Amino acid sequence: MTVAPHESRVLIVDDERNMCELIETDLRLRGIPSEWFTSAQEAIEAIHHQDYDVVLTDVRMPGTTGLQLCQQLSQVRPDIPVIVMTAFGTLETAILAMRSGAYDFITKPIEMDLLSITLKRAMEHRRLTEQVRLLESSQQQATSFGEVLGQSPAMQGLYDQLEQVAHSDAAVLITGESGTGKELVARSIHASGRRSEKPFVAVNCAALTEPLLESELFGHVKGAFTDARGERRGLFLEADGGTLLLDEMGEMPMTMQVKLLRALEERKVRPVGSDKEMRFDVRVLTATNRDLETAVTEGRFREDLYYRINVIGIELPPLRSRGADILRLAEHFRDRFAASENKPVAGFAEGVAEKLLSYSWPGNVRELRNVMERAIALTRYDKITLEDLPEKVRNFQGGTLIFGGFDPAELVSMEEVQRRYIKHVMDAVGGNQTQAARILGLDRKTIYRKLKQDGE
Ligand SMILES: Nc1ncnc2c1ncn2[C@@H]1O[C@H](COP(=O)(O)OP(=O)(O)OP(=O)(O)O)[C@@H](O)[C@H]1O
Repeated sequence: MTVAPHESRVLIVDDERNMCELIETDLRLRGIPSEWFTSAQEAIEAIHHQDYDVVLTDVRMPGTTGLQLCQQLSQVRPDIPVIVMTAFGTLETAILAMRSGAYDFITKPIEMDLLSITLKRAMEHRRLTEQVRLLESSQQQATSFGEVLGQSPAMQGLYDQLEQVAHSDAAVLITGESGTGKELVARSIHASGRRSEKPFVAVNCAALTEPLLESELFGHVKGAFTDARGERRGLFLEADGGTLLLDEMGEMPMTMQVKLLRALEERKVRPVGSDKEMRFDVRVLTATNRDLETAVTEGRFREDLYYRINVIGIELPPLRSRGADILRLAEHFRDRFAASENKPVAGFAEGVAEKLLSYSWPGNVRELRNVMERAIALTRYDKITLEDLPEKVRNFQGGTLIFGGFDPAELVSMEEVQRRYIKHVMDAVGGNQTQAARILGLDRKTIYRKLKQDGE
């Protein structure tokens, strides 16, 4: 019964020695180490000296019963999930067990496959709870910078950096995946610095063609081009005294990059069609989700401009690496949307936090925000429930959305796996059926039929 110190370990409590041995042997074959005791008193004694990941206990035992053990453990070690073994057909006992603080129950005779799934789920639950607790206790520092929220170590480092750059006038290049909060960070830098009373202007460089972007940034005189009926000041002049955010900078055409570099070096713009240059006083922030360094190496982005805009670089971490921030942000958005929708929703039902923590959030904080907005709109209770989460979050399993969870009730048929995988591939290729057909090795008609069959 000796096991390595960090392995997940199960503590079995049953007054029938044979039963203990049977379960221990079966679990060992499945790679799950365990120890057993034939009385609750001995088990409690052992828990004082030893850490266990999950307790599996029988109900009816001489002396302290399984339910009493549940109650005692929920007082002294609420972090250890307890699974109670109840006799088949005794639903009342199962209910009592749950009320006594059990995490789950399983009926006798024990079905070993089901037991191992239940144990793994409890261990995963404990691991996640522990992760959240550790993260929370290690983060007693700043919880926000302006409107940028988060306490994870990744965000703490960022706040120190933001504090410093807010008080300077240096050009800052903000990078990070889409939805990580680049624009919000830019607004917060502006709001915390000496320019906060002056305008903050943002422009999306990917949304405009080159001539339009030029006149948007630098302005134009009347009649400068066909549609130029009046004069326009341009965003550099509109932001005068304040901050200009050039968003999606990686998409800026090369010829525009030359013009921008000149304007930044001379601190002057020449409106389209004019021969007069106008001086501006603007702090320039840029944001991109592209790797500009590679773009420079590949000749798609001017090196001189890159150094000009990247005096200070700030990289925003993806949400999936922010640990317990996921829950804090989820609570923040839940409360905000509950207030704006006037719905008295104030919590998360069992299992929701785990799903939020395990999902990979490819769309980062924006995706989390949208998920919470949708959940508030859908929920019929005073809590957000699992049903209020989108399928991709609910069914997410270690990088795939295809299978159900460990709960047998969530496991799905082969046909459903196929349907989900087709849908997953379709989502991944943005609905492009030709590309999906190539990946799946199916013709487009089959894809269409399979999705349609299931009401998609
Ligand atoms: N740390 C944060 N705290 C609170 N809200 C956040 C945080 N990060 C992002 N958000 C919110 O998430 C949404 C997306 O943020 P934002 O638009 O700034 O992302 P982005 O990185 O600029 O995205 P994109 O690259 O797609 O332009 C916004 O509603 C923003 O308010």
